[in-house]
Formats: sequence, structure tokens, C-alpha cells
Amino acid sequence: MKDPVIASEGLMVRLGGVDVLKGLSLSVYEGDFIGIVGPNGGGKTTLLRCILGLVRPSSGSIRVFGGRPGASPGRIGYVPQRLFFDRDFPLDVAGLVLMGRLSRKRLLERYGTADRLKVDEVLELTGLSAIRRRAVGALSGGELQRALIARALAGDPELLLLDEPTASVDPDMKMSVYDLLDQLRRRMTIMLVSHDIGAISRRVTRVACLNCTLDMHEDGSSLPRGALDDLYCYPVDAIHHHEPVSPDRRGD
Ligand SMILES: Nc1ncnc2c1ncn2[C@@H]1O[C@H](COP(=O)(O)OP(=O)(O)OP(=O)(O)O)[C@@H](O)[C@H]1O
Repeated sequence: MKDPVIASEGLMVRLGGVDVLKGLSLSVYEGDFIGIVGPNGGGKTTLLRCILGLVRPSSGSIRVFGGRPGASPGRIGYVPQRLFFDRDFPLDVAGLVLMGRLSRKRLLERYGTADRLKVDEVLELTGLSAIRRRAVGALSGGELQRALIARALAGDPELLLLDEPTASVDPDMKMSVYDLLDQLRRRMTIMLVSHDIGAISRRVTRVACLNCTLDMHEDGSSLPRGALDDLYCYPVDAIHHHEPVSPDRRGD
């Protein structure tokens, strides 16, 4: 078996005097599509930030692509939960996505044809070609979410980390984000943080329930009801979304 893409052992993170992650042991392998669910404040974003090397463990270990977190920025795409920016800043969608190529550049190296072709490709893939010249500040929540996914994909990542990418999108757009992830999973390892338990448990290979400690379920689709109740400390129903029926199957 190949080395894991992410391997953590007894990972502890303490922030502001509080243990946010307690003794996480986790192995993520190439081609995995891992869903992470858990209550607000359970440590999901902190775990992603640890993988990116933005938060340091207080004890235990974490290795990413066999090395120190943060040592392979060009191999990881990150879709943050939200983007803080000045809505008046003159940046269009294509410009935002082009920034995703930065991790592949050497210091002061200029963007070239390959970068612009990659931007065209990911704008097409994410359905944003028609609004490539629209100002980022004018985008709807769902369009911005897609643009952030496109930016992450522009770097040609081997590992894609997504922090609640469907938080501010309508049901239609949500399905199209999941459909996009279904396409991408053939090409990269994916770790997806979401509160949309029903949708992700049907799609991922494994679900990790995170509330300071981590409980891994090998088969996402069979996530036991009791595990969710324990995780959220109240009764939880996973709402399973149905695939939209394609026009040629209607009336079957
Ligand atoms: N820099 C920090 N200093 C102190 N506490 C922090 C810091 N960053 C995060 N925390 C705390 O750590 C806990 C976990 O935060 P985190 O953002 O990882 O949770 P989450 O599971 O992603 O939550 P949500 O579902 O609400 O996005 C929270 O209680 C948060 O307040």
C-alpha cells in the first residue's frame, strides 16, 4: 500500500488555552473522499488548518505527503469557508482563479500561457466561463463559492480540502457542487467538511465524526444514527438528497 497522503498520530491542538483537537489519529490515502461532520466548534476547520500548516500541533504528529504540513503548498487546493475581501477591490472572476496558480510559481515568475489555459479549463469545469469578467464583489454567495473551488483547482492539486463549500448555495447549486466533486474524486484525494450529513454520507468513501476527538466510519453510507446523536448530543436525522431525474429518464 502507498504511503498515506495525510497521517496523524495522537494529534493535539490547543488554542487560547483550550484543547480543540484531542488525540486525533487518522490516515488518508490517495483516492480517498473523506467527509468530516461535527457540531459547530468541533474542530473541523482547525484540522484543515493543521493539514495546511497554518496551525501547529501542541503534541502528537501530522505528516502531509510524507513531510511537514505546509511543505507542499502546490499539491494542496484549499476552499475556505469564507473569504474576507473588500467588495470594491477591482478583481474579476478570472483574476481570482488565476491567483490559484501562484502556488505553482517561483518567486517573481510571471503568469504565462499555460496558466491562462488552466484558468480557462477550470472556469469551464466549474461553469463560470460566462461570468469570467464579472467583479468578484458582485458575485452571489453560490457563484463566489464556485469561484473559490475554481481557484483551488487552478493549482492542479493532488489533495483538495473543502470547508463547507455548500454552506451558502441553493439546492440546485448544491447538487452541482456535489456533481463536480464526483468528477474530481477520480483525479484527486478529497477531504470535505460539511454539515450536510445526508448528502455527503452517500457520496464519500469514509466519514469522520469530529468533536474534539475523531471517530472514523469506514463506510460513509452506513453511518449509524446513534453515532450522529452522540456526535451532536441531540437526535439527528440525516436527510438523503435524491439525484435530480435527468430529462430522458422522466416518466420511466
Ligand atoms: N485562534 C484561536 N484562538 C482560540 N480559539 C480558537 C482559535 N481558532 C479556533 N478556536 C476555537 O476552536 C474551536 C474549534 O474551532 P473550528 O473553527 O475548528 O470549529 P469548526 O468545527 O470548524 O466549527 P464550525 O462548524 O462552526 O465552522 C472553537 O471553539 C473556536 O472558537
